[in-house]
Amino acid sequence: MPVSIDQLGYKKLSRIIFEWQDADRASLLSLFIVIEVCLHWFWCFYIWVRQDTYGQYVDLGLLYPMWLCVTLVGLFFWWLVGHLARIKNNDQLLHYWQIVLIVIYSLYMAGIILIMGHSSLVSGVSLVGGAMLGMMLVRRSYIWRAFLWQTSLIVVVTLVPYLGVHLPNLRNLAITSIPLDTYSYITYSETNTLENAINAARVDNRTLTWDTLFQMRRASAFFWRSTHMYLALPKALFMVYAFRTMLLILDDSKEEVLKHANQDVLTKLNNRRFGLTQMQKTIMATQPAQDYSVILLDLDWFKSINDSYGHEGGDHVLYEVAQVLKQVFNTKESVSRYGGEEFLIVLPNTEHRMAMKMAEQLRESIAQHMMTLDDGTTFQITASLGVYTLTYAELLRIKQEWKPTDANLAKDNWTIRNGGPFVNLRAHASVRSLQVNGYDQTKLRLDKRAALDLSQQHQALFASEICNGMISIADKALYKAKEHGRNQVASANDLMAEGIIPEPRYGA
Ligand SMILES: Nc1nc2c(ncn2[C@@H]2O[C@H](COP(=O)(O)OP(=O)(O)OP(=O)(O)O)[C@@H](O)[C@H]2O)c(=O)[nH]1
Repeated sequence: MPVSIDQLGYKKLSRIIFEWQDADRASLLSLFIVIEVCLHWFWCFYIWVRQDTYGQYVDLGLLYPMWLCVTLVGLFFWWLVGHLARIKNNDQLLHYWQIVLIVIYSLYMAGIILIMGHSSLVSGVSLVGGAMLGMMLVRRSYIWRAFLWQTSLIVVVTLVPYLGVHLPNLRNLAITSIPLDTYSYITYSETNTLENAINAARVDNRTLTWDTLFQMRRASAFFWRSTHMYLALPKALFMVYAFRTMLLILDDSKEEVLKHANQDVLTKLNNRRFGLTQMQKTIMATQPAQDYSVILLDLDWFKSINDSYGHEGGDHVLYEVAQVLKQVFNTKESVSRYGGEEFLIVLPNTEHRMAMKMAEQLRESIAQHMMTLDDGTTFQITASLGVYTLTYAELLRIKQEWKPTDANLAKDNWTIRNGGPFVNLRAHASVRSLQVNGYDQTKLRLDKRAALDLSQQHQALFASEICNGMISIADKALYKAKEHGRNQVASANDLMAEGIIPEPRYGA
């Protein structure tokens, strides 16, 4: 399981780690623990070397057994690194060793926190960092339980001195009892030194200054704080790295989910839902003097393509047509697969003449495109298209005259992003009353929020209605194109002007 430095980018590293077997991941966790234990070992070593200076802050009598324990634990986890990697596919054995790893590490950390003197920094970082690391690398249910047990153990270890139980710690912290005294950072040795200093001052008839006392206290506090800082640093760094990795992975998967939710699997174009949503958004953003066009395209005699070349051949044709559509329009948002062999192209800010030209160009491109199947068979197909353009003036008129119909209110599911069923209910009631009574707010006791939701709902309902209406008109034109022999473009606007297809009615 080698990980080189150039694999430390979050994507590569996380992919590598998650592709590993469970045994290798548990082995990596063991390696992390070895690194942490080594840090504790070197700390003991450093204090031993500099005992002349630090001996006054540390209970050396306790340092040696602790050092021995740290060494044994380090050796155990070092052995475990190799052992876990060797277990490989033996799941039962792996679960057993995972539990051993977690239990020993939890007890070890609780012991270190106890002996180092219940520092909130070490215990906090250790708990959270250990849990985060563990959850990435071994069975999460084990880690969660271990986290709860370790938390309880640390709380017990922290509280028992207040109950009069003296637990060993390197700092020999002063025992206190709540609520009168607070837990003291001044060690016993410091307290003794203080007592001696006070007695000496009494004998010499001198005044003991506060400065002397503070200097003594500061020296000790600084030493212990920096100790905790260095011991907690590797885990703190890991925590930030892991958090960043998780967020980036989350961003990636969100993007992936959205892509799949919006994309048609076969053609890789936008799917119908996304196409309609985009159309609704863009139509509501139409600016004065901008016309809005839609093209509905349906492949001709597609059933016979399926009959001749099989369903797979038909699928291939749909994919190739999608490529032609992409080449002609070159914009991701405007083209979607509307149905089986039907495609929707939305053209905001496009006047009718231009839309007809684009539709004609598309028809030609499809007709000229040579379809090639996997077995080398080649053939050509054609498409029929219906084009409809809604002018801004028309859109404005419809908007002004539009009223939500009861049928539409019932059809709409009234999804309110942040509101619950109660808000929904009020919104419903108010829309109905809006039609009948106008904005009778006192009668309906609408609060501000419901009123806001209501107007958003109105907009969504209007957008949905106008889009469906436009597509339906384009579909009528498409039907006429089919009727007149296929492989042609029909203008819904022209057909309406000639009275061949009826004028649409919105919200009627
Ligand atoms: N291969 C394949 N066929 C599909 C897919 N979706 C729909 N179809 C087929 O498309 C055919 C559509 O046929 P029809 O609606 O009768 O129309 P057509 O044969 O294209 O004839 P016209 O539209 O009148 O020119 C049906 O046979 C469907 O089974 C798909 O995703 N893949």
